[in-house]
Amino acid sequence: MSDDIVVDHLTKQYKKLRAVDDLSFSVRSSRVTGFLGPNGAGKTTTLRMLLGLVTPTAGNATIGGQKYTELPDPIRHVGAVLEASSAHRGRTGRNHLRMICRAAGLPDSRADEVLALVGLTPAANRKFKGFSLGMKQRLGIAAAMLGDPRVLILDEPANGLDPEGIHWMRDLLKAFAAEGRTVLVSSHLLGEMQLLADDVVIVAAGKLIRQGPVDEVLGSMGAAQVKVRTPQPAELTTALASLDGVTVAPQADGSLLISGTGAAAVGHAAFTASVELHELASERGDLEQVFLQLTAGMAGIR
Ligand SMILES: Nc1ncnc2c1ncn2[C@@H]1O[C@H](COP(=O)(O)OP(=O)(O)OP(=O)(O)O)[C@@H](O)[C@H]1O
Repeated sequence: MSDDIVVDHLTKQYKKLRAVDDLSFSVRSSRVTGFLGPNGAGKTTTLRMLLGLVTPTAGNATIGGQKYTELPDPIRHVGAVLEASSAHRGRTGRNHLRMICRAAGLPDSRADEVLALVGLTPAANRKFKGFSLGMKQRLGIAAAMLGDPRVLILDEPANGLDPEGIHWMRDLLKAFAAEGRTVLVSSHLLGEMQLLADDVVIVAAGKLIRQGPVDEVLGSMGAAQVKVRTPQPAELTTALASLDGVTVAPQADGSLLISGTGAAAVGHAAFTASVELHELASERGDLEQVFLQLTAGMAGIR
């Protein structure tokens, strides 16, 4: 069975505000998909509709072809963390997870397994009231993992994590996708998303702005660049001048940064012009710049 997420013409109208506006996108399994948008873009509302917590005004959202509310065993199919987890202040992390296990018909031993998975074993017997924000995030992820789900949906999971915690989460989510699972994660940390996500879905003001593999989205905006080192920069610049839409920017370190074409075309132009190359590398563009270009004027509170 497919574990793809499909959002199909989803709309949510709150009185005068259209929080989500005819939004369609899909999320594939075996990949980490970043769900990006400025504040108030409708990300949380979309995730809440996907999880059956908010009723759409129009459209559908399905996971593996079924609505969340129709899944026969949701905790084993989908794990979700919508906000830093809350638990009873006086309850330990382990007991919090064991209570969820019992409600879901899972063995108690699963609580310790997921505590280990999120690195909380040393804090298993500590009370929730003493948890830091980062520990709460880890506990939320642990709870989402209890049913060993095929699909993981996380809203801003990096909030409150320190750099080591962010690194840990990146590895965890990548490993999860590498096992063939589906990972949808919303974030406004664009640098982090560039490192983590295979695909991105960019929304603003409730509407889809762009979706696709990160490299394609960067490439389509001319954000990808080629870095070259050559002892003959003038000759290479002349050779590249004949190519449409290509710009060459000399860098302070003596290299050339070329936009508007790929490494193969630059290598070919150099070869044809008998220009010696000492370095030829594709440089990924900057997701933050592309995001700002794509959502220009659409940010802000509505
Ligand atoms: N229950 C509600 N009633 C009225 N308006 C709402 C409700 N829930 C959300 N909204 C509004 O819908 C819009 C989208 O909110 P949402 O939380 O989905 O955005 P977001 O992309 O998750 O933003 P952020 O990154 O700031 O969390 C906002 O303007 C918000 O104020």
